Amino acid sequence: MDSVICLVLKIALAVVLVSKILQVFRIVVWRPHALTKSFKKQGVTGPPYFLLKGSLDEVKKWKKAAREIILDTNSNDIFKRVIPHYYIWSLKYGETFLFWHGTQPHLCISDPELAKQILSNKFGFYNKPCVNPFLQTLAGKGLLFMNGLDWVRRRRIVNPAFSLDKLKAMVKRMVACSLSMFEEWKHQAELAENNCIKIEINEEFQKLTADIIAHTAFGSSYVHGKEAFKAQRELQRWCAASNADVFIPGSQYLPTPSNLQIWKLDRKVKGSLSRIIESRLKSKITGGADFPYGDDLLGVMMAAIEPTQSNRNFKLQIDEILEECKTFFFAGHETTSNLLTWTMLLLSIHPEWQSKLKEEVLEECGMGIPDADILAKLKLRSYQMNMVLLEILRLYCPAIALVREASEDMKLGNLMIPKHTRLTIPIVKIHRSKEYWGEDANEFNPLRFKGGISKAAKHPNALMGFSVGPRTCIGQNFAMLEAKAVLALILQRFSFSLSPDYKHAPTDVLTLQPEHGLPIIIKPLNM
Ligand code: HEM
Repeated sequence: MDSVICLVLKIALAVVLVSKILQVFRIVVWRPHALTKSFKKQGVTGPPYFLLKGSLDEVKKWKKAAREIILDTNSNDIFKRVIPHYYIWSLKYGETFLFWHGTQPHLCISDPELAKQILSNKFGFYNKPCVNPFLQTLAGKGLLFMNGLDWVRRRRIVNPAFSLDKLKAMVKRMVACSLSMFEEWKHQAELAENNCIKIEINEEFQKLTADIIAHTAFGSSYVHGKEAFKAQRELQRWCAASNADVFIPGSQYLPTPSNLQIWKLDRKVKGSLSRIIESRLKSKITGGADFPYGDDLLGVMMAAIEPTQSNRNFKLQIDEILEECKTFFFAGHETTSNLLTWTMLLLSIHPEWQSKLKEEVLEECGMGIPDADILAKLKLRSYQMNMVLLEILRLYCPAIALVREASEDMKLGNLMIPKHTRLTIPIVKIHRSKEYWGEDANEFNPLRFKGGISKAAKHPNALMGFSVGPRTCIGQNFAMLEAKAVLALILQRFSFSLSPDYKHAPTDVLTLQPEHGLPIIIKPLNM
């Protein structure tokens, strides 16, 4: 009897083993071969697939070479430097090409109409792909990476935090954080020899936007929020490095020096966030308030711990809230900081636009503190500040590319897309396509937006800085209000110009950043 059981077990084990080997063979050898053939028949080619590594060696080689290039300060033609592999492959294989991130097939789609069809699909046919665990540790298992009903539920819970009245209240916090930083700049300039100071503005904006998100997300508990975010920023360095390589499943559990650091920092982030949530739970306001845990971002999410009759299905667990906090910091602080950084660069290179915006701000609010209503006004299409920010979002978009995965075999335009193929939409490329933006696509020309976003290019959705469709950025109004508040306060108080030692080197570090920082000379206006 025993020997029969033993035989059955051996056979079962052999079956499992063989099926695993076949699965690996299918992913590593057969699928790349079959997909390459299927796309070739449809007229789509691309760089060759190399076992396990796919096209990653080429990507690394070209990225390394591109990093040596310092661009002319006046050039906005950054595509070749930021994602050189897309540039080289599109020259060689055409607009649509197939490449391999390890064993993962990616189809590059640069046509805004096809991109819109992918991003606007409401039936879950193009999902957010699974990200590697390092990126998930960093960005949290929140809204950004979810799909299906989980995403619907989460988005409904979080939406009220970005309603107009909540945003209005947040503007006060944004202004307070900014003023304390600008007072410090002014103080330093007063002490300096010719009342000018050189500031590494990218670092300053990163501090400022982290401060703002800590205040707006956590209200009075912002000190602990800042602690959590500081650890999360450190985590980003480690996770970005791990994300650039081929991911070997299971490697995240090995006690390598880098994993040990990641685990330690993640514990720190979670510890600080848990302490904030616990203290909020204790300080709950009883008596039927809509947001018994406060009306900041955290409070709105915590209200969903105890759903009311009408929102029974939208209950959140504490650990889900914690992950969502990580997501908001990741998605919301560096993106806005980069938008502000690149704005300072272009307003320094184009002093005529700096003067126009200064005039506009002084006309609308004088030296007074800009409030939400004034800032909302600056959003109107004819307002120059709005046009400038949209033009920066086009030329120096913090988000470099968007990725989706076909959950079924799909027809897209003339192409048949096999299930599990990833579709990569290179925003950097689409935003400077002469076909859609005209011959001056690489020039800084805010006036192209004077008729509104949909009329600025030949395709109404050619501007994809906040994405399009149902998964468009939930924080876009927050980000634009923040950028306008910070910019208005700077223009009221300072004039600025580019430091001669600036090296123009935009680079892809999950978001678009100046590789060597952005040194800016700041001078208070009344000096
Ligand atoms: C200039 C600043 C910003 C830019 C350029 C930006 C860009 C984007 C883009 C392109 C997406 C779509 C990503 C994708 O589909 O793969 C996105 C999604 C998202 N953004 Fe932003 N973002 C900015 C600011 C913010 C802020 C301030 C917050 C929060 C406070 C935020 C929170 C999010 C979240 C949670 C998502 C996921 C939404 C969903 O999938 O439902 N973002 N953002």
